[in-house]
Amino acid sequence: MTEQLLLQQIQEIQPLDQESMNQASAHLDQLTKPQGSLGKLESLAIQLAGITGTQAPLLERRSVIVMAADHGIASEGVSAYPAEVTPQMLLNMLHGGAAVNVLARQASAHVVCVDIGVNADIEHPRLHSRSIRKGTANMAEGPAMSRDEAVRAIRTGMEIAADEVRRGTSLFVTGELGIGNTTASAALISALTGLPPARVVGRGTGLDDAGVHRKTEAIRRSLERNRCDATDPVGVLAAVGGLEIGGLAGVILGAALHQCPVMLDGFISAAAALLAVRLAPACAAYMIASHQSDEKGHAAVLEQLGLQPMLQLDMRLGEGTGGVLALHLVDAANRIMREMATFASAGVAGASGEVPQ
Ligand SMILES: O=C(O)c1ccc[n+]([C@@H]2O[C@H](COP(=O)([O-])O)[C@@H](O)[C@H]2O)c1
Ligand SMILES: Cc1cc2nc[nH]c2cc1C
Repeated sequence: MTEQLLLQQIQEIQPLDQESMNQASAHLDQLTKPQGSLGKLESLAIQLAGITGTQAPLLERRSVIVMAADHGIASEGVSAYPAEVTPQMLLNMLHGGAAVNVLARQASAHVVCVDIGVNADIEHPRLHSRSIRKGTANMAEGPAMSRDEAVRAIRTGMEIAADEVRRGTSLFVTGELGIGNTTASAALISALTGLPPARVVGRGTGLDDAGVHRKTEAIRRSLERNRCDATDPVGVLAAVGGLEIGGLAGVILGAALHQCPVMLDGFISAAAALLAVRLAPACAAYMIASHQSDEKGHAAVLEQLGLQPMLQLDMRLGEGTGGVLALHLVDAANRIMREMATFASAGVAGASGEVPQ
């Protein structure tokens, strides 16, 4: 698929079903509670109805797509951990031992691991081997990847989403793994929004102050070296992005094309979401922000996306952990829609003092 075809395809993302949203809203107002008192659970229930065209959709198969890739910029000392951790953690995840596996089991979610650009040869029967290249190049010295590779990363994510929909997935969670990817995410966000690097640079896996300074300088050099055009999101991804960021943007676009909600995890997922929105603004309506990561800059990106996080747990792990945790809130919203009594059925007086018939 060429870049032009891809861009055409994603313009077909549909707006939400307003009629279903009105119905969900009216139903919520009949339930035995003061109007609006369930707060964000109510807006979530309304959004889910608008996305799926169904009141309280079942959303039985939920998949967290973990895109894993390496980053050339890691050689600049921008992470608290060595690059070898990416393949090692990917194997851990394939064996079910990572935090996301534990939280996914608790939330009955399915973990899909994708090698979209890890700098190692990993074989495992459950691994989706879709490597585009073995990690990006060092973006401080030139573009992270070619334009063609950037398009292929996005397309790979869209294909994985389509495959998962065929397997019955009706809700997606974004997850990722990649030493150095908070640097690439910060650079991409800075290039797309014009926010200065210092506003979006954080400690990642746990850098000290000197490390944060090194990281900020590496981003400044990368942006200077690549001279990105904010109106060309694919160009920005190629220049200062990451393969997993492109892949996740593809998952988000694919989910929206198939009218599935997509639960965003932390900072890297937000960078991917920003990229997806710049490519096809209609996909924003399908996004749910699970949590606000402790990574500095996440709040600023969520604001740019117009999203309010459901949770704030001081988490900064990635993998899809925050996204999977917030699935319990999706289940809660759906149970409210299905199981709560109405003022009429329970014989409870409304604000007017009357019990509705
Ligand atoms: O999701 C987040 O908000 C988040 C914040 C900080 C770190 N991470 C994870 O940590 C890795 C990137 O951190 P770093 O310091 O190597 O750039 C990568 O594997 C991410 O999944 C994730
Ligand atoms: C151990 C470890 C686990 C991770 N999971 C996601 N990013 C990670 C980074 C590190 C270092």
